[in-house]
Amino acid sequence: MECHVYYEGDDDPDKCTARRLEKFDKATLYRSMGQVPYGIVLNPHAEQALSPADADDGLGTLVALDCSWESAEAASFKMRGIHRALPFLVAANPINYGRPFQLTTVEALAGAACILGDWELAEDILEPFRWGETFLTLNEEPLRRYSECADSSEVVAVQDDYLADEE
Ligand SMILES: C[S@@+](CC[C@H](N)C(=O)[O-])C[C@H]1O[C@@H](n2cnc3c(N)ncnc32)[C@H](O)[C@@H]1O
Repeated sequence: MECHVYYEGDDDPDKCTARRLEKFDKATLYRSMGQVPYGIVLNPHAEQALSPADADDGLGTLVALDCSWESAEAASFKMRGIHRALPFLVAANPINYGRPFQLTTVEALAGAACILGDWELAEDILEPFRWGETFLTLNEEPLRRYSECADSSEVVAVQDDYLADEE
């Protein structure tokens, strides 16, 4: 599986996880939307949750949009592919630690890789980040459970357990 990122460039470059992924040769960044390959587009506004059933349709390609959360509105996700939202997972990065759903680009790519069964890729891309391993530790149980689901509706049912705990 490969990681691709449309890079908007409107976020703090020093904290940008996509730039760090590029620096360590773990993802390809694109400044032009037309160049982004077809794949599974990680889109928090998507109607359907990512599940292992998507593995074959994504052609081995994960796509994220790296931009500030202010500009991550639904209309910004114009990349070609299958748009999927990630189910309940919590951030491990110091800015949003413990917060669900609002993940950094690398956390989103790593979470998606685990759900699709590629744990090795997840460990590899998180490696350049001090808090990378913590993301997998914090989310170990939900990620394992999501990766055992047959489809999106099962993923949503598992997610409901974690949302109920949050209330
Ligand atoms: C809005 S950007 C913020 C990037 C941040 N500036 C960084 O340095 O990583 C995060 C991207 O990760 C993906 N992402 C994050 N949380 C997600 C979720 N809950 N569902 C789907 N994709 C998500 C999306 O592609 C989103 O645009």
